[in-house]
Amino acid sequence: GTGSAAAVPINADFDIAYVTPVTLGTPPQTLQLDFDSGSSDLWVFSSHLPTSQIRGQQIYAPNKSSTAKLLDGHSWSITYGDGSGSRGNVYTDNVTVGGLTVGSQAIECAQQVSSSFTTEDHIDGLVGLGFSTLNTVSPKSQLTFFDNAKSNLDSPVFTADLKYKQAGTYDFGFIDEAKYTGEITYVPVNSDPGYWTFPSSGYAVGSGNFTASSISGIADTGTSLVYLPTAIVTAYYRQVQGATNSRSYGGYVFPCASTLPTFTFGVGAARFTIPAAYLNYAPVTPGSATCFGGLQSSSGVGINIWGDVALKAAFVVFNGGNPPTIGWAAK
Ligand SMILES: CSC[C@H](NC(=O)[C@H](Cc1ccccc1)NC(=O)N1CCOCC1)C(=O)N[C@@H](CC1CCCCC1)[C@@H](O)C(=O)OC(C)C
Repeated sequence: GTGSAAAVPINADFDIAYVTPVTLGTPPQTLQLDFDSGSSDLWVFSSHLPTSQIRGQQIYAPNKSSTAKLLDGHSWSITYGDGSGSRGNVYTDNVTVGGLTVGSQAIECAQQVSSSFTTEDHIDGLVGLGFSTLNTVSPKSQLTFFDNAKSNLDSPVFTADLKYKQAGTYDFGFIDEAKYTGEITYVPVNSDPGYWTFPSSGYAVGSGNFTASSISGIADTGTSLVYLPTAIVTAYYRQVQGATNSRSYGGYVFPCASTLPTFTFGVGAARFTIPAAYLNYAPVTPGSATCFGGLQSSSGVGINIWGDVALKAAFVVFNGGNPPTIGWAAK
């Protein structure tokens, strides 16, 4: 089987996250979920949440689904890189994404969410697409939607075609040749940390020389920006008039009118260039003349992350075969 679903930016002014419609249970309940290759729990806003923690999100009510089954005695609790988090209990039910159905998928129902989830009314939950070793359900950890679907997929892959300020797609089980140009460059994935960890072969700032350097980082659809080693990031902002590393804004900022260089990264022999517009991420506050960069230092994060700002500059194949690999192509 295969599946194909839209990845829609949740904010009209800047790409902070993308959500995808997912139907749960019988009769179908449709929620808008954030597909996150940086985590491995499928959790949803649910009827088990105090109403004070729900502010416009769609909820999944297992007691309204004839196919829902409580996973007795199981619970989950997750904290993300940005400090947000949620916890709750677990049901299994049918889950469908873009025509692809998984029966008895673990659906982690939130009983508590952190304030940043309550205030983000466009996200009704997450679909973790990381490796199932990261799943937080206890006492028996559960498989991701992708791992459950894999045996029924034409090919054990999913692809991300994220776009700048417009809807893209997540495909499951096939590689759509119409979505990319040239060849796909595949590199090995180290899944031991539970993420899609892969080696990048180096970088260039604007039209400058390419610096060959092996950078280990993760492909993370659930992270808005790109986080790289300080040496690379300072080399980039040295080319930006008026750029400073702002403690108050928590990263590199610059005058919104500044001309930004592009940023090119290598995957094997291939080169991918992030347009300047993607790197001029957003005003620090609505209407401000100070803008926040789409490339930031990973020193505070502890891991290099190729988030949406990089992913939307390419077509990316997450190959869940044995061994796993990741493929990057121009588009
Ligand atoms: C440096 S890692 C931080 C990363 N979070 C982010 O990238 C959040 C995502 C977000 C979207 C919508 C609303 C609110 C927040 N954005 C963020 O921190 N931003 C601040 C800088 O400007 C861009 C927006 C993160 O925690 N990613 C999570 C998934 C994410 C999905 C949205 C809800 C919050 C959790 C996950 O990918 C993860 O933890 O990755 C690990 C490996 C770092």
